[in-house]
Amino acid sequence: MPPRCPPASVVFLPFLYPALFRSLPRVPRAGLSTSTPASISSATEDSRDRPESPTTNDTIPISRLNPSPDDYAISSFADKAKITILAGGGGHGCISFLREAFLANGPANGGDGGHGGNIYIQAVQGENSLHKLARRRIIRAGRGKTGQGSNRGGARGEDVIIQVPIGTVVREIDRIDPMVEENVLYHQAREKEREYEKLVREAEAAARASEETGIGESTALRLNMDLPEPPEHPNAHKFVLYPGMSSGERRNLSLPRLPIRERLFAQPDPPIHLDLSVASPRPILLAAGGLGGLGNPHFVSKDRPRPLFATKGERAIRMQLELELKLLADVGFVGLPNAGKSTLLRALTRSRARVGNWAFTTLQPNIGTVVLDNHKGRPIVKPKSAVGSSPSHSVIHDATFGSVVVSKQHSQVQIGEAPEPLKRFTIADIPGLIEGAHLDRGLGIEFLRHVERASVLAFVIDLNAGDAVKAVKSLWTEVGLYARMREDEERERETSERIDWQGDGVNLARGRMVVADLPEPVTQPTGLHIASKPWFVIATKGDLPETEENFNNLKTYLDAVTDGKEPHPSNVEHAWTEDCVAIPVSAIHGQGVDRIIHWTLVLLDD
Ligand SMILES: Nc1nc2c(ncn2[C@@H]2O[C@H](COP(=O)(O)OP(=O)(O)OP(=O)(O)O)[C@@H](O)[C@H]2O)c(=O)[nH]1
Ligand SMILES: [Mg+2]
Repeated sequence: MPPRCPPASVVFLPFLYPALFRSLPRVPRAGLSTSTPASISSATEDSRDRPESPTTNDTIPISRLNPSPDDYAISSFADKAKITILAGGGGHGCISFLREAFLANGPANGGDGGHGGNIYIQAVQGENSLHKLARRRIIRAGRGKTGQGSNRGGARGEDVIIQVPIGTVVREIDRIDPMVEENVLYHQAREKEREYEKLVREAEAAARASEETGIGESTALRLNMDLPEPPEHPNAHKFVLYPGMSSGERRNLSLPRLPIRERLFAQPDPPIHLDLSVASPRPILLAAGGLGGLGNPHFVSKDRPRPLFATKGERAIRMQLELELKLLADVGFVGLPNAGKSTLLRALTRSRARVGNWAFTTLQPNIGTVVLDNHKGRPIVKPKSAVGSSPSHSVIHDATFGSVVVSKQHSQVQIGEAPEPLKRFTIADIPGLIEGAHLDRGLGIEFLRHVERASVLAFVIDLNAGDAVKAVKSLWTEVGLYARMREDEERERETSERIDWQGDGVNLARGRMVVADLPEPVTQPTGLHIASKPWFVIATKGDLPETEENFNNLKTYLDAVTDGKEPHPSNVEHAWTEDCVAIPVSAIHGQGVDRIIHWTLVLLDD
């Protein structure tokens, strides 16, 4: 582990140089409340008991880091979508015969129907939201075209690729597969046909017996007349009949067995559950289109030289899917409302997140990308192999902090290849959390899943809003409770997936419940899947006076957590406490942000 976050080389913080800041005027901004709602964590309640302090930024000129509340970019965002997908049905086969001069009854030449289009899904870079899909709701692939005369096959239906952001989880909720339904209907029709065949056999036997005993033809005829109407051919609904067929031809029509056909694309088994946490190199099949019908030449035989039928295209599958986006940021900001998360995101990235001096300014997650380059004093990450050392590590060259060894981390490096330099990492800024967020109070719970997948958690604490230690503890408590709740949910889902219905696909009442042979889910939720992540605290608004003591207390507490004298603030056992640091910053002045980048890179390496 590299050394703890080194001290800043820039002079800016009031508790480092109090005299510089003592003279700041304490003028609250008129018309804007600086207090937080009553429900906000007890940590913020403390601030109301304190003497009024200059929490507003009237003295600071409007800038990119202190923008007016109207200066922000709106981006449509949805992290959940329910969609119905319909694969394309197959086109029907064609009934046609060659017609030429001097050839009145030419051979059959109906083309096959085209196959229906498939529906695929692909996780791609550059997509950040599911709002387009949420609005679209129904997605259809193209239907195969019907075959034509002169053996011309129908065109294939168009495929559809649903592009989703990386981090999307896809779950199948419902599926209607016409092939399964048809299978059931076929077996029912076949049953009826067998019963009828039995009746016919009995009638014939009776007729033969009566002929032998000399009862006479009339009794046999009567027996025949007692027979019910013959049932329809079990596959009759799968055929298209020649419209010009006479009723006699229709009555004498004997339909053949359908040939067994290989599917080009195998329909994935239910239930589909995909976790698209990396960009998909190629689209993944969700719903396969129906097979196209066969033209009448397929049914030509010695007994049937001119088949007056072709087959219909297969009806296609219909599925209901639930998409859930868990943004895959490297760092997740967690903080109380109005702590300064969005300002910090603006300071670290080119984000234009909305900033305002009231709680819940941010209503949807913002993602910012920190670009590491040499031009703006940001550290650059070079593969260590380039400086003659282990190829699995890289080095940050940073004027302020010297060189720190950092591994190649997120860059997807093949074994044997030189590691790629880390060029950027992403940060998710989510709406503020309030006490009871895990019980769905406030807005936070909805969005905690976006930080659930972050590699590093950064707790943004407003040094001017009361006891920072209390704030860290209350935030971690919410996150810990949320983590346990999620583990519980996951366990329930796993249990329900273990149970399946096994039947013969014919008689639905004759199935039985089976429990799949999957590993038993973990018995007790621990919350460790979040609590084991590396984390640190960003103590912001350090430019405001009288924040020094608060920061010092926070630092002492975090040192105690690191040394094991204090438990992890979430009280989760075996949680990450290797090196809990607090970095003082003033986001509004853009001061201290390089230290955040530096420390993030160190933690990303863990
Ligand atoms: N003095 C000072 N004010 C700051 C600093 N950072 C943010 N602020 C102010 O604090 C207020 C809240 O900032 P935001 O960035 O909107 O806070 P937030 O945490 O994103 O708030 P929510 O989105 O509501 O959760 C704004 O008025 C900022 O100008 C800082 O470093 N120093
Ligand atoms: Mg915000």
